[in-house]
Amino acid sequence: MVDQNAVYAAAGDPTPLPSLRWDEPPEGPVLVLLDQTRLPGEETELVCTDVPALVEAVRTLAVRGAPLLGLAGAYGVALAAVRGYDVEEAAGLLAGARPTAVNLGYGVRRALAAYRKVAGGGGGPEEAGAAALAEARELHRQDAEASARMAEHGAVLLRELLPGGGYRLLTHCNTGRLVSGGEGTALAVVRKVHRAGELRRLWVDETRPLLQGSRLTAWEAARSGMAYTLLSDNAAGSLFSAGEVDAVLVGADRIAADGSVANKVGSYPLAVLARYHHVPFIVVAPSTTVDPETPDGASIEVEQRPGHEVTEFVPTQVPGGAREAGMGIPLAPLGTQAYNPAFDVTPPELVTAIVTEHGVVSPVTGDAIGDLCSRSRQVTIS
Ligand SMILES: CSC[C@H]1O[C@H](OP(=O)(O)O)[C@H](O)[C@@H]1O
Repeated sequence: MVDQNAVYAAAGDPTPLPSLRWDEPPEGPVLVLLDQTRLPGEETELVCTDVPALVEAVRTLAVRGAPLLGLAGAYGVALAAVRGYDVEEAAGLLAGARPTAVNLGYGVRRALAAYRKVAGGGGGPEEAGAAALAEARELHRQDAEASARMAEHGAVLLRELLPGGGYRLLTHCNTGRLVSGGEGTALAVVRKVHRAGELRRLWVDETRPLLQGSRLTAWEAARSGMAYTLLSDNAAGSLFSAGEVDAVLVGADRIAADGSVANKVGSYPLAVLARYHHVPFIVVAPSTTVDPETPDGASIEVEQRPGHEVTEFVPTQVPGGAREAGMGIPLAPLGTQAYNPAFDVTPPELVTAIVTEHGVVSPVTGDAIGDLCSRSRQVTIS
């Protein structure tokens, strides 16, 4: 059996199927998603012809990751507009599909503002739809550019914090090409230092319950030819105590005005471990993830997901993941109640640095966050 990842690594890690792309077949415009619930076993594309299908894909994490959710939101508004659906209704459905990642609502607002500007100015539906699509494409370009800049800023930060290279980096969840129009956020930094020969080991948290680490980050790391090792989330502590972690790099779904960081559940315990063991805890996220309207961590709505994602294991061959209870292999007695927050919140005092496309800020100096917020590209609808 061919090890496809080894083939890609040998070819210099070409970009796999895009996480998301707009297509215009004869039967009408569609949004094509790489179905992330089917990875790593199957590279299957999901074709969305309408917004309800896209909303379902967001809810089941077939498309996921804060920056990519922003693109999905923007392209979703464009899809509704060019296909003649109710754009305002579509925008509401998309923005409400998942509550924590601020990028989703941001992407929707960007495309909706472009649509309304043309429609409100007397432009016809076709022209307004084209404006929404152009804005989605511009956001896509900006996200790819932001990813490249974050990779650069993050690599410089690591060289300042840890002179000499040979980094042993730990990451949580998935923050690579699968969440971005470019190379991602935290994993884009890892790829950058890997290509510079400075990565000694990438420790990959499996990230229960949906296993974004083992299924997605390990898949990306293998294709990139990185030296990586998978670990169960509860094994991270023993790595720190053995002195095997030089820095932690994670993404974010929402950064509040005080520097609190909402990210995949399990990030906060890593921040506590990092602080206790004097290891840098670095958050990498585009400025579209910074939300000046959210004052602090307590104000961030943390998505609570269905308990069956904890009590059952769903093989990746199940399209759309574990849509409902009973689809998986029981991991607990029938009827077991489960607590399943999708995210947790790390307070600013545990965050060493936040890397965005604009540079690096340290949340402990509030003015730096203030500066970051002021530069955050939030869009308000008039
Ligand atoms: C850099 S955005 C990736 C971010 O999104 C993930 O959440 P989910 O897989 O539920 O979309 C996780 O929080 C990652 O850090």
